[in-house]
Amino acid sequence: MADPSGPAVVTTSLRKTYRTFSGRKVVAVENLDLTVPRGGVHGFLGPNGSGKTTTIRMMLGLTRPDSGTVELLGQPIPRALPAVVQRVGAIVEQPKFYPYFTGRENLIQLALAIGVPRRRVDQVLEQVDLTGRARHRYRTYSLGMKQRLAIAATLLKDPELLIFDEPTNGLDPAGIREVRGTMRELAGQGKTVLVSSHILAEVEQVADTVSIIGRGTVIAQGRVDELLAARGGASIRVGLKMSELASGLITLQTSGFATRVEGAHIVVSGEADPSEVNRTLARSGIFASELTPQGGGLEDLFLELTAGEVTGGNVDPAPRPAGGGEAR
Ligand SMILES: Nc1ncnc2c1ncn2[C@@H]1O[C@H](COP(=O)(O)OP(=O)(O)OP(=O)(O)O)[C@@H](O)[C@H]1O
Repeated sequence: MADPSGPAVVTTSLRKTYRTFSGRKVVAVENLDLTVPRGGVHGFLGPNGSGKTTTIRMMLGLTRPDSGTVELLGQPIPRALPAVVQRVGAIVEQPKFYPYFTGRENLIQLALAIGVPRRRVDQVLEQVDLTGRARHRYRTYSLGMKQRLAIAATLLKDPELLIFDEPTNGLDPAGIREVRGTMRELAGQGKTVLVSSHILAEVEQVADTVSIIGRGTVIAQGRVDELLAARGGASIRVGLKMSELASGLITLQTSGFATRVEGAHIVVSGEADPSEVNRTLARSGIFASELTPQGGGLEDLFLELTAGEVTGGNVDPAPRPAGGGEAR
């Protein structure tokens, strides 16, 4: 019997490659060791193409890994899938609902199809805060409401573990807030919510723990507060005239600041004092047009850990000039 307080998901040395039509081998996931604790919201984060969907598909037994293992709720996948499937709800692709049925009618159809009592429908509508619109046609729903209905559908079986692949993709800020609120509520009800996203800053606000992947492998994992605390202070964005960017960079580096270039800006990280940065530049006759302290969130952490080597999606680091990066 699996330990009920053990991790919700564990993957060990997971690897998956694809062959493209031209015969090229694409390594989608490599050496992926992931641990998702039981309870709370876990953000599975990484830029587009970093291997999140492939990993989730392997977790759910939809794709077979080339090597490595997956355990869901302490059970090996795919072997124990028939036993575990009742305890897991997932949104991997956008579910199809009938546009001219109400949200409630759609869920009743689904409940009948999967053998769940009809009374569950009103309960799950309540859980995602859709009771007030339950008798309106699906086609009149906002994208946020459509996504919450999709979440409600996954709740019909009352699963312990919910896996959502990019659930806020394409939503406006209001929809994102709604879905975020729903995820927090589900975690509050004792469920484990694993949510993937390429927008690190967005999930940072809702997740208790995260794993950050780049090029198919985990590069950081743990509690959000601990990861951010371990990272040290926030960074400072320095705006300079394009013609002074190179000399500004050399000036800051030779004065011992940890720097990287992002587009037309220099980012000074670590515990730097903005007035000290300003003074250092001014001493060399360089005057900053902008000195902006930055939050020092997960996105910055990602950029630091990968030092601009991983690109894609929302995380789009500019290339570093030779020797211009900060030590890890
Ligand atoms: N069926 C496939 N055939 C070939 N290559 C694939 C296939 N599925 C995914 N890939 C490649 O594997 C890598 C990882 O893709 P995956 O979709 O898992 O990443 P992701 O992090 O979920 O990105 P996104 O958010 O863009 O979906 C990418 O380089 C992608 O092009």
